[in-house]
Amino acid sequence: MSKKFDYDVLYIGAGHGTFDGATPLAKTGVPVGVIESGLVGGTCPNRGCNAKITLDEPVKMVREAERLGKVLQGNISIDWNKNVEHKQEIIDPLPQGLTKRLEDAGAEIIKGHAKFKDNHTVLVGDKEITAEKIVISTGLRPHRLDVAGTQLAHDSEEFMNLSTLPKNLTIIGSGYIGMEFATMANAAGAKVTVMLHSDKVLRKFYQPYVKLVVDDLKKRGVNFIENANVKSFEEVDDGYQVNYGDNQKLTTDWILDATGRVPNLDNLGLDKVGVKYDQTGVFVNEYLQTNVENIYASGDVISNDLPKVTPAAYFESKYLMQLFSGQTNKPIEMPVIPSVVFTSPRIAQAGISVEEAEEKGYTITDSDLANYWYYIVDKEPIAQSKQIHDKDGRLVGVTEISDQAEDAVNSLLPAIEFKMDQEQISRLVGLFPTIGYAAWHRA
Ligand SMILES: Cc1cc2nc3c(=O)[nH]c(=O)nc-3n(C[C@H](O)[C@H](O)[C@H](O)COP(=O)(O)OP(=O)(O)OC[C@H]3O[C@@H](n4cnc5c(N)ncnc54)[C@H](O)[C@@H]3O)c2cc1C
Ligand SMILES: NC(=O)c1ccc[n+]([C@@H]2O[C@H](COP(=O)([O-])OP(=O)(O)OC[C@H]3O[C@@H](n4cnc5c(N)ncnc54)[C@H](O)[C@@H]3O)[C@@H](O)[C@H]2O)c1
Repeated sequence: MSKKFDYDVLYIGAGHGTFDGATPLAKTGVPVGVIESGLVGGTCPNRGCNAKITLDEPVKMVREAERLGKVLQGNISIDWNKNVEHKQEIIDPLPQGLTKRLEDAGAEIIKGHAKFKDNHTVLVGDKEITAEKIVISTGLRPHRLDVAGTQLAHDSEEFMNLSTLPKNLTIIGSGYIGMEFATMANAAGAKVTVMLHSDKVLRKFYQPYVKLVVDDLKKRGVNFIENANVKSFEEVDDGYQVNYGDNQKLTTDWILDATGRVPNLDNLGLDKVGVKYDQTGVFVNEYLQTNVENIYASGDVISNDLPKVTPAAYFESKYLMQLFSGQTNKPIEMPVIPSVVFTSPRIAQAGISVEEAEEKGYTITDSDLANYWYYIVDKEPIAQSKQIHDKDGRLVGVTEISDQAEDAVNSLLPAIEFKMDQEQISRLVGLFPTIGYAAWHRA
């Protein structure tokens, strides 16, 4: 143990950017401290992935029941209140479980808001905590529109805690959260309007597939307003009014501001210690080290082009554990980070995008999966994929739209990450009949 400091490594934030690495690091006997101002586990378990996917599960089931209507008898619908209760039952134990894992490993958790005093000292209230190395892992928080009445809108966490689903819901933004939540609310019976900043939905995904999702939601009654230019929100007799465009108005019961997420760097004292950052996050080098030698960053708070998703935060915190415990002295080598939007159907992608493949002249193989074995079983009407191969026949990218796109892409990841050739791929014999096998069969 270093005698000069309270801890060898002090993490600020207890999300995936911290605990996946801090836990095994503490297990090796290294003195580790973790400061957390909210719930241990951070965004993903408490108000992100786990909470969202629990609410989405019945949506997936309703869609499947709709397709197998001839087989499954009776009307299936979502009881929103029960859905939220079920979600809460699932996520409530998570912070305690994660706290136990960290503490059992030997880490100490300090509750409160952290602020740098100097590059080795962090203040939590009046308490001074010192460490040899400090990791900034403070994640993101919802961006709020800078318009009059912005306080009348809500964020994704508030939506997921609604015990009664609003009859009429307006969502500002058509990124991940806008589209996933529009899908859930529509399936549970709300009248949903999505207001777009421009004319593009899910700009990071393959646009012809995005159009299929949007067209399907339109058929299901979701209203999309392009180039909305939201100007203000106000309270009116029968709810809330969104003022937009050229003196246009829309009355609604509830407004979800889903216009992105911004780094949690307020009141952290970064200027005091000279750590460089901007509105996109903290700047780091290839060792996840900031410009101040003993201060590192991990997870969503880093300024980079990676998708802001849990697996990236997980990988970074694991890397820092290896670096701090001497298991590596090499720069971080990020693997292929896949992404998926949990609409219904989903769009999932990994590796080279279709656009990049077109530019580089790679081979793009198109499959209409709606008529493909296994997708026929549950009658998926919207199911397509594009697999991308380089000139040596190696799989370098995949994009899929289907209700099981996330599992199809997951099963192809090893081929993309390890640049397998056709001979190696041909030796991978999957379980049959499964969605993964169906994906491999085309690889
Ligand atoms: C609605 C929603 C759905 C999502 N769905 C998915 C999904 O399906 N799949 C996926 O991979 N990703 C998803 N994500 C993204 C995922 O949640 C994040 O990528 C992940 O949580 C990042 O982990 P992190 O540790 O970097 O940050 P966080 O989990 O945000 O943790 C940061 C922690 O730092 C704490 N903190 C901040 N400032 C301070 C301070 N000064 N002092 C002390 N503590 C502080 C915060 O309280 C927080 O607990 C979703 C996000 C949202 C919002
Ligand atoms: N499935 C997943 O992995 C998943 C799910 C949810 C969230 N997340 C993470 O959370 C982050 C935040 O999600 P998000 O959906 O809030 O962000 P996003 O960046 O995906 O989308 C923000 C949307 O808001 C729009 N917008 C911005 N300013 C606007 C304005 N003034 N008026 C109208 N629209 C405006 C943008 O055009 C965009 O459509 C994502 O980047 C993602 O990393 C991931």
